[in-house]
Amino acid sequence: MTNAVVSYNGSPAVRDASFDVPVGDTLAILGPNGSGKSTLMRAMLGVLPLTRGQVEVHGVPLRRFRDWGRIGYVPQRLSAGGGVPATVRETVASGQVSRRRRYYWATKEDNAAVDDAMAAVGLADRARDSAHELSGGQQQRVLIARALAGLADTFIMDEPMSGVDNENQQALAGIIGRLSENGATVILVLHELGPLRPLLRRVISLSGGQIAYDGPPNGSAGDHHDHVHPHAGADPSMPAVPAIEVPRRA
Ligand SMILES: Nc1ncnc2c1ncn2[C@@H]1O[C@H](COP(=O)(O)OP(=O)(O)OP(=O)(O)O)[C@@H](O)[C@H]1O
Repeated sequence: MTNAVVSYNGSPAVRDASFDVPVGDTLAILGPNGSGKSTLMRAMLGVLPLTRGQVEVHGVPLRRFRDWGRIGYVPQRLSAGGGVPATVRETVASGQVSRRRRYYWATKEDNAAVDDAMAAVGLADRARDSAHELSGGQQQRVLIARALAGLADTFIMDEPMSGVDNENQQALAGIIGRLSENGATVILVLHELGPLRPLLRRVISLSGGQIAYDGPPNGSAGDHHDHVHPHAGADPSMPAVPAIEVPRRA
């Protein structure tokens, strides 16, 4: 992103933001309410137009980027989905739809990839449950699995810890840590670093729509409680060995 300005009704919410995210980086975009985090994230995803500046995704100008299967966007909750009840498995499998050729049934490999993705986030035993009845943290795990099933290598997560209980925070932090260890590019939008702090090599702090800090997490703001240790392996439902395979691309 280079010199990006994003405005609502002529008033800028992101001002002159420039940063690069190298492949394999794990970073947080941090800032208080209204500082422009969501606006920045939506501009990166091409949902909001830029008033000025440029966005490139994996080296391709946004408007020419087509490989959206690489990008796993993980919102805080599953959307209501028009009232169609979907199981965990169906939701995870939906991550493959854009990759599959139309009118073809899922192959054995497709089904195995869905199983692997559910196992990777510790939800294999919930395959037949309704995804909407899961807790917020579990829904995010479903959404991470959906992105994995679609062979995403880049994960953009919106406040993954907000409204998530302690146990699920640990599970989520463990999964995010594994994505990171396995070469994924991970961008987290956060209010505060909290339990994700040990996973981060870099923090971009926003203030009033401007990048106020871009560097290692040491000494940056928003760094309150560090009481969850994602590598402690405290969640017995999580497999002990890293089971997340992130596709590598040239
Ligand atoms: N749809 C909109 N129309 C007009 N102004 C908006 C809109 N969305 C956000 N804004 C304004 O843009 C600024 C940045 O908002 P943004 O939602 O990006 O901040 P944020 O850091 O993500 O905050 P939060 O943590 O509350 O989500 C704020 O002043 C906000 O009021």
